[in-house]
Amino acid sequence: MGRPRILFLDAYDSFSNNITSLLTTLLGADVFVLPIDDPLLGTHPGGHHYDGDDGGADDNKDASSLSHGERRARFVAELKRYDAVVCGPGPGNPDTEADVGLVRHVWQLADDELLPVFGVCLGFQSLVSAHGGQVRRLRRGLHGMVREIHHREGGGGVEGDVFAGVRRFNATLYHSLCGDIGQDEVGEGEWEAARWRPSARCPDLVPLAWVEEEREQGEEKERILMAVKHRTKPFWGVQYHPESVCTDEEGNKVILNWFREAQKWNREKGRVALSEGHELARAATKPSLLSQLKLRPTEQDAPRWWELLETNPTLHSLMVPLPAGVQVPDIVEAVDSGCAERIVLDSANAAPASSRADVRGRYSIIAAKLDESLHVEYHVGDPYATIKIRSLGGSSVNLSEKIPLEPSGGVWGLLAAFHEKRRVPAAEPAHTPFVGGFMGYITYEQGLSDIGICLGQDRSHHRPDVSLAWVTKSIIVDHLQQVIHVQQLRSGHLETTDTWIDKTAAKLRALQDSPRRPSFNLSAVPPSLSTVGTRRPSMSASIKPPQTKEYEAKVKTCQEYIAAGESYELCLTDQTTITRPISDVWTQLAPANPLPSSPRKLQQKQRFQSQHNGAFLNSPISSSSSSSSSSSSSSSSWSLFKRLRKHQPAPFASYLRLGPATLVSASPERFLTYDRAGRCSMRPMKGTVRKSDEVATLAQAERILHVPKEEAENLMIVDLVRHDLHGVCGAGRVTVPDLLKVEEYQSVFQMITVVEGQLPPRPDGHGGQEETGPYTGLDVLAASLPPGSMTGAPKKRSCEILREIEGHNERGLYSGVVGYMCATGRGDWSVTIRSLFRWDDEQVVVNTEDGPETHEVWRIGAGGAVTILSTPEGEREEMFTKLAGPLRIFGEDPCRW
Ligand SMILES: C=C(O[C@@H]1C=C(C(=O)O)C=C[C@H]1O)C(=O)O
Ligand SMILES: NC(=O)CC[C@H](N)C(=O)O
Repeated sequence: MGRPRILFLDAYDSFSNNITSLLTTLLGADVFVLPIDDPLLGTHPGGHHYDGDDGGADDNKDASSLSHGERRARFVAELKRYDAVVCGPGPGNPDTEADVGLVRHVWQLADDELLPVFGVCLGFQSLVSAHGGQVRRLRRGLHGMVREIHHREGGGGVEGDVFAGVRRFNATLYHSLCGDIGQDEVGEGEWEAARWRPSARCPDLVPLAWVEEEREQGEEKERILMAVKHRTKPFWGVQYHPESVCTDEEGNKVILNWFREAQKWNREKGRVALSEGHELARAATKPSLLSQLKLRPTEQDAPRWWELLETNPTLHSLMVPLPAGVQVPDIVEAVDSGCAERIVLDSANAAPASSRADVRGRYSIIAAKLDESLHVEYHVGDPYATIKIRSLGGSSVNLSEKIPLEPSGGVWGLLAAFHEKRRVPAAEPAHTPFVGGFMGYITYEQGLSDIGICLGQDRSHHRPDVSLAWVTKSIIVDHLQQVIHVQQLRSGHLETTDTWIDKTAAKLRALQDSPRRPSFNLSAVPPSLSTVGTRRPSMSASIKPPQTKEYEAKVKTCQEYIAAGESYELCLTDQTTITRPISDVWTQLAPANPLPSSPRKLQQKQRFQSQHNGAFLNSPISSSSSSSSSSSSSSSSWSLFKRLRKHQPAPFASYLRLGPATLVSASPERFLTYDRAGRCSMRPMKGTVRKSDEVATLAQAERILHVPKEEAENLMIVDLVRHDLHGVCGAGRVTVPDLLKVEEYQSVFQMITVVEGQLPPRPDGHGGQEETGPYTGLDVLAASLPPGSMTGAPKKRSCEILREIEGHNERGLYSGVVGYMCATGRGDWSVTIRSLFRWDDEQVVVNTEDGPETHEVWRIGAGGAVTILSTPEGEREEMFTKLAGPLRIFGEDPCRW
C-alpha cells in the first residue's frame, strides 16, 4: 500500500503549513494543498497563493468560463484522489462565502461522494454552521491563548470519539468566533450530562470537547465548543489549533485517532483513493526558485554583458589588525573612495563597554567601490528588473539593461539565477560570514506583492522595492578577534592588476598611527529642532509625529477587525516625518522625480503638500541651497548614522545610501539568517518594555513580559514564522529551540523566540554536505516577507487590513529587510525598524524668512502588535517608545511630549 494522500483546503491562514507538516510527519501521509478560492475552479480568480505555481494543470486556464455545475464536478473528481480532506483555519467568518470557498462544498457532498473530513478552527466552524449551528463572536477573542481541552477521557462509549484514550491536554486557541449549538440554553444543573449530547438545534453534531472560559468576576463561564463529530457522516472538527508549538504532544493522539477512524470508514465503504486522473492541488512545499528556472528554455545564444561579469569568482583577502579605538565609521571614512553609494552593516553594539545588551553582533560588513558593482533593482508591478553598473575597470560606463522577468519566479528567480552563476563553491574556505555577494534592502511593499497583495496602479513613484548591489570588494570587521579582513571576489577568467586590497590594507594600517578625533562627540549639541518649523529652517528640522488620538482610534479599529475574526493580531504602525534642509551633497545633485500626473497622484501630492505646508519640487536642486554641502557635515545622513549608533548601539545597525534611498538604522531584530548548509534561523521579536527606574533588570522585565498578553503576541508570530519556514523547508524540518526569551537591549527589553529550519538536501547528492540547492536562502527569504513580526497573523488578511487602517501609506524601507546574501550561500537579514529613511525624490519647498527653501523628508516608522487585549493608551505609548530611539538624534524625546 502506498502512502495515504490528504487534501488540505487552505483558507489563507498563516499556520497552514504547520498543519500540513504535522499531517505528513504524524500520519506518514502525502499532503496536497488547494486554496479555498482556487482559480482553476473559477471560484475566485486571482486569489492564488503562488504565481504560476499551478500544479501542472495547464489545460485548465479557462476555468472562469466553467458553469457552477462543472466546477463542482471538477472538485468532486479531485476529491476522489484523496483518502481524506482537512479544512484549514483562516481569517474571516465561515458564513462568508469568500472566506471558506470550497470548504462549503465539502459538507454538501452526496452520500456516494463522501470522504472523511477534519475541520480545524475556521474549518470546524464551517462544519458547525453547515449543520444547524450558529457562529457568533466570543465574549472576547482568544488568540495565542493556551487552554486545557475538556473531553471525556474514556470516550463515553461514543463511536468515533477521536478523544478516546487521550489524556487531558493543553492546546493553543486562535479564534474570535465560536460555534453555538445552543449550549447557553442549558441550565447549570443539566450541563454536566447535556454537554456531551447533540443539541436540539444541531441533532447531527456530537460534542466531543469543551473549554469553559472564566470571564469577568461574577459572570458565568463561557462555554466554548472545542470539537464535534457528525452523527452519521465521516466529519470531525476541532476549534483549537493542533499544530501550534504550544499545543501538547498528547493532542497528536486526536489526529492519529481521527485518521484511524477515517481509514476504517474508507475500508468499510470500500472507498479507495484513485491514483490517476487530474490533479488540481499542489505539493505542500514550494518548488525551489532554481528548479523553476531549470524548466525554462535555455538562455539566448549570445550572453548579455552582465552575464559575463563577476562569474566563477575566487576569493582574495588580506587580514590586518583592528587598531585599538578604531570604530566602524573611522574605517568607512578611511577607505571612502568618494562614491555616492555606501552600505555598512554595523554590529554597533559589539564593543563590550557599549551596553549591557545580551545580543551583540560579531562582525561589521562594509561594501567598498559600489560604483564598480552590478546593481539589481526592481519596482513592484514592473515586468522587468534592471541590472546596471556605473563603472568598469576604472572608467565610467553607466550600463543599464531591463531584464524581462519570468512569471514563475519573478524577481526572486532572477536573483537566484544571478547568484547561482556567481556562487563561490563550498571548497573555498570562508573565514568571514560574507566574502562578497548581494547587499541591500527590500521594501515592505515587495513583501506585500510576494504574498499576493496587489498594490494597485496608483503608486506615485518608481522607487526600487528591491535594491541589491553585487559587492565584490568588502571589508569585514571581526569585533571578537579584533581584526579586519579586506576581501575581493575576482572573476575566475580575468587577469587582474587590481591593487585595491593592498592599498586598502595600507590605509587601514595607517589608521593605527593617525591621531583620531572621536568619531562622534556625544556632548555636541544636535541640530536644533522645532516642532512647528517657525525657526530659521536652514538651521532646524520640523517634525510631524502621529497624532495621539488618531493613533488610539486606529488601535480600536484594529481591535474591531480582530473581534470580527478577521485577524488574530495586527502590527499597527505609523510614520513620523522630519523635514529639514537638504544635507547630503549627493542628494542635491540628484534629479527629483517629475510631478505626478494622474488625478489620484495629484491628490496624494496635495495631501502631502498641505501636511508639510510646502510645494513639491520637480527640478534638480541647486547646490547653492542653504545647508552644508559636505557629506561629513554635522547634519549629513552619515553623521545622523554616527549619532544614532552612539545613542542606540544595536546588533543590526546599518547605513545604506543606495540608489535613491538613504537608510539610517539601529535595528535590534534579526529577521533571517542561513548558512551554506541550508540551516535557517529566524528570531521574531514581540513584547517590548522600555527601560526605566522601575524596569531596570532582566528579572523585572521578565515579570512584565511573561504575562498571557505578551506571550500570546509572541506565540502567534512564532507559529506564523514556523509556517513560513515549513513552506520551504518541508514537513518536520522546523524546530523552536528558544521560546519566549527576554533579552536586554540599549533602551528596551524585548521578548524573542528562535525558530530554526533546515532546507532539503540536494536530491542528487551533488556538492557534498556543504551545499544546499536547489533550494537556497533566497527561497526562504522570498517565502517569508514581509516579516511576520511587522504584519500580524494571518499575514495576508492582516496586511490588507493594515493597509486600509494606515491609509494606504507605503511603509517603504520600514518593515522591510536589510542584509546580505553571500556568494557562498550564507545570508543574514534584519528587520528594518528603529530607523529612519528617506527617498531622494521626496522633497518639499518650505517658505522661510529668507524665501522658499528645499527640504528633504525623513521618515521614522514605529508601531506595535495590537491584540484583543491591547489598550489604546498602551499601544500609543509603545509606539512612542520605539519612535524615541531614532528621534532622539534630532534632539527630541517623544516620551516627554
Ligand atoms: C513595529 C515595531 O516593532 C516590532 C514590534 C514589536 C512588538 O510589538 O513588541 C517588537 C519588535 C518589532 O518586531 C517597531 O519597532 O516599529
Ligand atoms: N484560526 C481560525 O481559523 C479563526 C477562525 C475565525 N476567523 C475566528 O477568528 O474565529
